[in-house]
Amino acid sequence: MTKEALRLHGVRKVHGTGENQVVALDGVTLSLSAGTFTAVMGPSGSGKSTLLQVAAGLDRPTSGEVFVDGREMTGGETELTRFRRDRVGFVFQQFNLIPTVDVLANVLLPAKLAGRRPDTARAEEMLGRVGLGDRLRHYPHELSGGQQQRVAIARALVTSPAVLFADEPTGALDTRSARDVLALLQEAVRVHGQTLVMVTHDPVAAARADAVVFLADGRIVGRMISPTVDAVAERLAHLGDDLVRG
Ligand SMILES: Nc1ncnc2c1ncn2[C@@H]1O[C@H](COP(=O)(O)OP(=O)(O)OP(=O)(O)O)[C@@H](O)[C@H]1O
Repeated sequence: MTKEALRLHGVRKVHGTGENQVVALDGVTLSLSAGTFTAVMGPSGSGKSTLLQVAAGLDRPTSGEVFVDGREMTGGETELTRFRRDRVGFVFQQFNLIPTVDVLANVLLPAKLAGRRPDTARAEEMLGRVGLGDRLRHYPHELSGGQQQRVAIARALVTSPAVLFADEPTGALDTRSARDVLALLQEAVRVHGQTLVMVTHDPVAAARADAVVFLADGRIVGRMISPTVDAVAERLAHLGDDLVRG
């Protein structure tokens, strides 16, 4: 039996209060097996980023349950922070590296924040894996966007998270860097058994996943196994039709 890495059950997320309320997630139920690569797609404002933030414990659901690696994500802020540090990795579109410390220190940071002894050998190994073994002492501004994103991937993977979340990780990159970053993410899944959930607008990126989950108006409106670029683009183009048909 395959292990379940992520489960969302009836997750609702309402942003704002009163007249400004926006229902970003409207009852999302989802189960992902360990070692799989899932792409999340949908129109702008459909709730993709909110889904990732809530699943990763960066934000709390208004109602519903989130389980990572079989454990429910509950408790106060301290507990949630610990949960995130132990079980979840996150890669952002804008890399989010610390500009004032070097590459190696950036990758050592999660352990430091968690109060653990920094494992320099492991950090160096991860930076080697993303092809930056010779850039340990460089600062983020000395690297290209693609290289910075590779540091961010090394930082996210250094703690061996149960699930790696990536929110448009190639969105700020040129085509070639985007391809390199995608290849790395894919390798993390195929070679190292990582579970990956990635938001993307790009059918080419989504086609590298094992499955695509389509969101519209905060709901899952479709799922495609073994996606191809053409099939994903076609499905995206018709998402609006589904909504009209109900
Ligand atoms: N912090 C917030 N406060 C209020 N509303 C929010 C907040 N974050 C998101 N929303 C709203 O929730 C809905 C879903 O937003 P979300 O960012 O999850 O969509 P998305 O699919 O990731 O969009 P995009 O592709 O444009 O990034 C949108 O209507 C958005 O305006």
